[in-house]
Amino acid sequence: MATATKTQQAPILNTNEPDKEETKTIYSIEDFNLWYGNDQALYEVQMDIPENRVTAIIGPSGCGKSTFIKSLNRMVELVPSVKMSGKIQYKEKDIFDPKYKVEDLRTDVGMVFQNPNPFPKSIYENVVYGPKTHGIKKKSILNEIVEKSLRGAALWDEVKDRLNENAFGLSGGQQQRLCIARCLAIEPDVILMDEPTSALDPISTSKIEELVQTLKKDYSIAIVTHNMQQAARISDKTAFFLNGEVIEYNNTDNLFSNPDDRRTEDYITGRFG
Ligand SMILES: Nc1ncnc2c1ncn2[C@@H]1O[C@H](COP(=O)(O)OP(=O)(O)OP(=O)(O)O)[C@@H](O)[C@H]1O
Repeated sequence: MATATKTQQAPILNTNEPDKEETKTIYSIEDFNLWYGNDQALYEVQMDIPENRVTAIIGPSGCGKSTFIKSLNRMVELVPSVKMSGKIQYKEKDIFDPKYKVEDLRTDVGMVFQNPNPFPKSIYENVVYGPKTHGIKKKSILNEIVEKSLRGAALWDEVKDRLNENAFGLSGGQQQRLCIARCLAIEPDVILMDEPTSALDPISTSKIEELVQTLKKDYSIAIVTHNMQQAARISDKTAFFLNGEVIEYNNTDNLFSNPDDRRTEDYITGRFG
């Protein structure tokens, strides 16, 4: 007699070492609400983001992940109808304080987007774009920045002999690492990543995942991802968003192995989303 077998979900494994050290908080978010016109997209968000760690933001489509991450460097305000209330502190500075210039915030906090978006310029010019905007002109310094940033983004060896070629000649995965290099060139402390691998093949994805693990030694990283295995593989903390609320925020291994909230459990076991 045939025995019925239950379809089993692959277990989500977190291979990160448990966080034993005390970490500093780089972002502190309190009672943060955001509206697009009259539609509220974020509700009473309360979260501390740790320094030199990877924090994943997960949740179903439309739950406010991108809105949240774009609030952290005030990019969300490019939408004219946006209104906000509550507090976001970056290194104990109020990011909405008029004395803290948005340009300075965005120098401290770089961003990498879903689709690789290099400028239609050479690889070299892509990397030096930010530093040049900040007034750095000396060729020897720019050369150093290019090498350091491309090495930091694990791209140097692949492109060092064709720095003057157009960035559009690179593969999608290389273009995304170039965008990371462009971000590193402005020497941020934080890197925000909005689904950085969703347009990439599995090999390019795993390169970016490895890179994220390396980068956290020097940077604090917040990453939006639809891919729960990815969140489990690369993050130290995970926040689960649903309908604009943070339902659960915990160490990644706890959140995936022993969620506190039924809705988190339903989401990570694939019952919805
Ligand atoms: N520019 C905008 N104008 C008006 N409403 C917006 C705008 N951007 C997002 N929204 C709304 O805010 C809510 C949250 O959207 P957001 O893009 O932050 O979600 P998300 O979790 O990142 O979704 P996805 O996973 O599909 O990218 C949604 O209801 C969305 O329709």
